[in-house]
Amino acid sequence: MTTDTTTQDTTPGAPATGETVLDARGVTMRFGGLTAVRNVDLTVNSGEIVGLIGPNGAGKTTFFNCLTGLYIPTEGEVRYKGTVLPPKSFKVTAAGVARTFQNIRLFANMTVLENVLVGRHTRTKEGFWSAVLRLPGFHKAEAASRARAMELLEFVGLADKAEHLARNLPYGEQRKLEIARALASDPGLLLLDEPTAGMNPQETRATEELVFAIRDMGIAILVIEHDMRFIFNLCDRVAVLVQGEKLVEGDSATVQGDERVVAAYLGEPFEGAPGAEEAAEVAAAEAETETPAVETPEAETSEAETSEVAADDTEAEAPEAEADDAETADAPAAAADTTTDTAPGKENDR
Ligand SMILES: Nc1ncnc2c1ncn2[C@@H]1O[C@H](COP(=O)(O)OP(=O)(O)OP(=O)(O)O)[C@@H](O)[C@H]1O
Repeated sequence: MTTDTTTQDTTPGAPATGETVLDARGVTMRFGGLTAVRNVDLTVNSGEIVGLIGPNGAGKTTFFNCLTGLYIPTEGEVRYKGTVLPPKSFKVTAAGVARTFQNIRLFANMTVLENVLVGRHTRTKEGFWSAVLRLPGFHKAEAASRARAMELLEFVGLADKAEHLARNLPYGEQRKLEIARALASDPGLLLLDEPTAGMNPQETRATEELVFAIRDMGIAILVIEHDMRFIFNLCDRVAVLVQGEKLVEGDSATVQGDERVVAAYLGEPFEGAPGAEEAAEVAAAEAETETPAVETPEAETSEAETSEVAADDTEAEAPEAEADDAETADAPAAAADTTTDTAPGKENDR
């Protein structure tokens, strides 16, 4: 079912893509009876920005959690630069994979600089006793860490707020700080979970620039985002998850042009939709139990109930239709319209 039309970015200025940095194979994650992610393969190569999109509840964050050791996948394997990642998040970070979270996770009562220094700990060799006894090695390492943290704050545009408490930063700057903290672990792969959520258009545009700059530093990027304009401007490749399965993968034009993607976003049925088989089985089983043979008063009652249920169903569908309208703005087709002016030259030509 998956259409894979993976392409290499040939835009001038983009670093050459090559080595496979992330190689996820057959990743499946079940929670009891719910399969949140089903048999997903995904690679990210050096020099690439790859997008992961899909409707709400499609399994994107669960997949991220499988990549970063927060969840141990029920099935499948995740490799970073050829080595299977350990099932512990701090070990995954130490291996070279850093991430940000959909819901910002900063130390609110620590300063901006201290937050970045925390992100640095996987790269400092000085041990516990060195820190407690304040040995000379500790001071040297601490000075180096602070210098690096300040460099990163400069990079994301927060150097002048180094001594502010994280909780006092506006929302958009907190997201930048999360990125600086993730970069402090010197990753080779950065996973961004909805980096522009809650941002205004200017902040979103600045984040786009920031992500390109991170890519240009030699860090491969995998990004989840609902803002389609952001995704299609930014990504060399986009994978679409629907009900836990990868439906399509390809460049922005391919994904925007795939009718199944639009249908999935709008909640419309389409041939071969993930979960369609199960839904058909459920519908058939329901139909079987719903066939009153004789018209008795009870049967009339159950008919009345049935029509009530049907009415309920119709009502239940109404808000969905409204939601569909609302979501249309985010849907790939709509995004295709908004990105038309930027698509030919792609804004990552730098
Ligand atoms: N820890 C968990 N236990 C049980 N079910 C879970 C758990 N985490 C996620 N799920 C379920 O897995 C499915 C996928 O959720 P997930 O958050 O990964 O989707 P998503 O694509 O990231 O959604 P969104 O775009 O809304 O953030 C959902 O049905 C969700 O309720």
